[in-house]
Amino acid sequence: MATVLDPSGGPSPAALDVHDLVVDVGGARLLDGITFSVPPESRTALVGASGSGKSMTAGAVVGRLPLTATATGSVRVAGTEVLGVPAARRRAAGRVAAVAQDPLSALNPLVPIGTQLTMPLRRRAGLRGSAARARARELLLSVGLDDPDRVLGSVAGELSGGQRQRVCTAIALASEASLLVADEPTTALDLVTQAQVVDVLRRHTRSTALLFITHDVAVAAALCDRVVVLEHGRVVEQGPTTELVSAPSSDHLRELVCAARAAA
Ligand SMILES: Nc1ncnc2c1ncn2[C@@H]1O[C@H](COP(=O)(O)OP(=O)(O)OP(=O)(O)O)[C@@H](O)[C@H]1O
Repeated sequence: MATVLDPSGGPSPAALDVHDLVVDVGGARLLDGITFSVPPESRTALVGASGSGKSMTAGAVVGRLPLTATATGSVRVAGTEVLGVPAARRRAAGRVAAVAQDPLSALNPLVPIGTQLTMPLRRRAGLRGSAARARARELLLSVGLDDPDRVLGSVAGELSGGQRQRVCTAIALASEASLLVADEPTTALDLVTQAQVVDVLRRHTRSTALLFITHDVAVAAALCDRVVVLEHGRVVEQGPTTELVSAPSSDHLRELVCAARAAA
């Protein structure tokens, strides 16, 4: 991958640099020395069995660890240390956009989508009134929602699961963060809608780096340049997707690759 230069001419910091991250909750060690990075303008898949620590890692990155958690190590977003800083208190440089697994709980059920989508446009890009609405329409069209005016006037319960997932993606993109974290965003969707959401993520990420959490190694291989594999709260292997998928060394990745081959 080409080295990305920052305006001063030096190499840009990684979009995400997690170093020796340890998270304990109630005396149990849930993450134990997690170290990996997401290079600028790239996409990394985080895979692992259920309970291996993927969402906990994502929580540390986006600033949503459980209140009872203690965390040590380092999480740097575009060079800014953010470990322990809750999402709402982060400055622009350390902000991370997130697309959750369950869009219904991520969206306010009582507030029209238009209001939820124009809020980050107002806060981050300073857009108001007709300019914010025009950008909101543009974002909804870009994530494949071709009836943006209806969607803007709807509440979450009036949309399908796939439509809600795309709305969440549009809201995440509106925040113009340098890193997008998507935690199993396609799990609850049918195969056609899954493919559409993955396509939306592919088209909208690059300048925005992506950390993509998934159980689906075929999706990881289609979307991501690198893979990080977790087992019991530790990184057991990581590297370029093509290398890892063709010669997995961890049991979990080997099983996922076999399952994907059998389904192909
Ligand atoms: N709020 C919490 N308090 C205490 N333990 C938790 C909490 N959230 C998760 N855990 C534990 O942390 C471990 C890692 O959970 P995590 O949700 O990160 O797994 P995961 O890899 O994302 O799994 P899945 O694929 O099923 O979503 C699990 O043992 C889980 O029981």
